[in-house]
Amino acid sequence: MSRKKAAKGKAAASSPSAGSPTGKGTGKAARSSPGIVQMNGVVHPSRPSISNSSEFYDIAFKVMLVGDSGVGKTCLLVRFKDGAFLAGSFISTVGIDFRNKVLNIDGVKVKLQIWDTAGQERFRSVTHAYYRDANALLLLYDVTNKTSFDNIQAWLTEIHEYAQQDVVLMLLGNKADATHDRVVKREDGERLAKEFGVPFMETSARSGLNVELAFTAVAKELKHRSMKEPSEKFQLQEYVNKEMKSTGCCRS
Ligand SMILES: Nc1nc2c(ncn2[C@@H]2O[C@H](COP(=O)(O)OP(=O)(O)OP(=O)(O)O)[C@@H](O)[C@H]2O)c(=O)[nH]1
Ligand SMILES: [Mg+2]
Repeated sequence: MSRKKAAKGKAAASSPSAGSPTGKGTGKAARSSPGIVQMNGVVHPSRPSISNSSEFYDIAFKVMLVGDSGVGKTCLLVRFKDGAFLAGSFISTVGIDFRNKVLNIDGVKVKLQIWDTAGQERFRSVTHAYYRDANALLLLYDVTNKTSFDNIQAWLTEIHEYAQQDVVLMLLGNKADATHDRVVKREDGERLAKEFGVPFMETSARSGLNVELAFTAVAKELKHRSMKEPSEKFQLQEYVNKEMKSTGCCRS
């Protein structure tokens, strides 16, 4: 397997086709993508990556964070990428942005290009155009905000309309640390996820609970699919349950 170098920051941004509505976004995501993700997760061999980064990767995928404004998408990404929590006043994302991270999944370097979308309604048309290139979607609600939970069904409808049919999807109930403000029980999240047949877990960008696990689980699923390893059928929810139990850390 040839090993590619991970493009870094905004220069690596892959956008929907030129002239798409997303070109009107922040302008951060409108460039083409040398050596980056193909829809099946295979890196295009004929286009060398341009990078200052020393991180190499074997396969790359696009992951998109979606959900209502304020559920913690940006904080989740910052926690995963930098291991820090963005405390202080809430700065709502404008348009769409991305960060890259390379994970070692069973000896394979898997690069995730993670798109952080704006949850605000007025940016919806901007984000719609990005769905079709996404290999995985992390759909978040906020356990302290019932409306964000009630809106999950509408988000799923949107996802079915705009995303690839085989997109890897996971539901995350974020802010699990906020015990006193919690209004959505873990069981409610589990029930909804079961109803729609999507894997589920609770996370906390503040404490770091399950953040690494959420992205690793998605990366594992994508890697298994792209490497066509039917003999070792990977079950995302089973993996998540097992990992949560083995660390004993993650039930609130
Ligand atoms: N207690 C707690 N607060 C969180 C957590 N994650 C995010 N927050 C807070 O929730 C607010 C919104 O977080 P963001 O990550 O900016 O929300 P967002 O989903 O990116 O919002 P948009 O960009 O508008 O779509 C901020 O004030 C964060 O500090 C968490 O896990 N626990
Ligand atoms: Mg944001």
